Amino acid sequence: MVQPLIQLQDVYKAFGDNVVLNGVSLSIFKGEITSIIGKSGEGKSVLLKHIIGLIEQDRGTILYEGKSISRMKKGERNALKKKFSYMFQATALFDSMTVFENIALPLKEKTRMPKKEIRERVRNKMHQLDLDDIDRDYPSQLSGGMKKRVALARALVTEPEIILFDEPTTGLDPIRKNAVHSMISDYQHRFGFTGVIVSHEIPDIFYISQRIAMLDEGRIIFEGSLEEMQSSDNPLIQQFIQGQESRRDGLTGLTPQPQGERRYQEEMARMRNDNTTFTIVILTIDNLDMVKKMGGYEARQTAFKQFASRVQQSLRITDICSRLGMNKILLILPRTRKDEAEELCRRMAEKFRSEGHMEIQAYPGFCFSVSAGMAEAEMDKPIAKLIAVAESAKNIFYEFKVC
Ligand SMILES: Nc1ncnc2c1ncn2[C@@H]1O[C@H](COP(=O)(O)OP(=O)(O)OP(=O)(O)O)[C@@H](O)[C@H]1O
Repeated sequence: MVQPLIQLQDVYKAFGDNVVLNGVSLSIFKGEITSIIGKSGEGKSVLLKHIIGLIEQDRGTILYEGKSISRMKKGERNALKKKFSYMFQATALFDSMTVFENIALPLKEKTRMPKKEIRERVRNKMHQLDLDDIDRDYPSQLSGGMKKRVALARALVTEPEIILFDEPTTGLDPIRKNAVHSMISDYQHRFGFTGVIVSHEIPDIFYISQRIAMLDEGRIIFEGSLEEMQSSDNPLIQQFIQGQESRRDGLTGLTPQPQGERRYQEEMARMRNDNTTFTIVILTIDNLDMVKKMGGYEARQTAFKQFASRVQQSLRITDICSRLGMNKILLILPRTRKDEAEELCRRMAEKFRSEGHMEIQAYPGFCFSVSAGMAEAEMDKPIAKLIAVAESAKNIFYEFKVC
């Protein structure tokens, strides 16, 4: 069994009569993003503040690599603190400092890095987060999305091992929200930090999390992967999932991934009972990273949204169109054989081509390309396995040169 990087054991915290954490036990694993979800006011921020040591528990233990943090010597605790970074709910940028100074602050406070190196590090982070040319601006001059990105740059600038995010996308529109999620996810893949995110952005947050923990009435009532959450028989979890059924994916307006997977189970049941077949199609935008390189993170989200909306408009009313991860769409086509699905995709691609370009004309010569993989259902084959079959048979579906 892998040892958790951080482990909360029976943590209890009350403010006067208000018991907020009532025996929280939670494991956070190295290199993963864990999302903490739960109703408003349940104590998610308080829990996060315990992890970083901003609030001390009344009872219980918090372990780092198996060692109790409260038993650590001062020097050891200080060294540990340097491994953490925290992105606050309300960005907490200093209005009297420029963007550059805000981002440079943790380096000045936590390290002895020479000025020249600080300058290079800050410029580099700003570039990676689409923040070039605003180093001399003040936070009050920035849009909400930019402020979040500056806060993200500040959280990342020390290249911390563990980053805690408290509602990193509150108040943003879906495109900017997804741009921030996508930045967090990209960074996590590149640098492998351990992330803990408190968020209301369900289901969007699921796309970037490896683990989900649900806080309810002062305790963690579930922790595990998204798949485990969906198959949990805990009535509170089921209630929560059903409560999310009617929600659309924030970015694309499509059925969110968890519901898409539920619909797959329903089609499988129909196959068993009525002896019908169905086919799944995975549409992957192959060059979203290129869109990002040319137009930034928000352009990438816009391109995905536009493509998803085109796909949805071209489908039959019974077809299921759901978002799958950061750059994929899953179609479930009931009562459809694989050859019929191929024909449907061919017609869809033709229609897109005849309709003209995606609205990303700002980048001449850009080629927008999507590939499609499909697989016909087999009795009782789990969705992950059928997706793998579909992906292994991927072909160019649609290529469009923006001139
Ligand atoms: N420093 C504090 N002193 C007293 N009470 C506090 C303190 N911090 C938080 N609380 C209380 O703890 C409870 C949980 O607050 P918290 O902000 O952690 O909830 P949350 O789940 O993050 O909510 P939201 O999702 O709305 O941000 C609230 O009742 C809040 O008033």
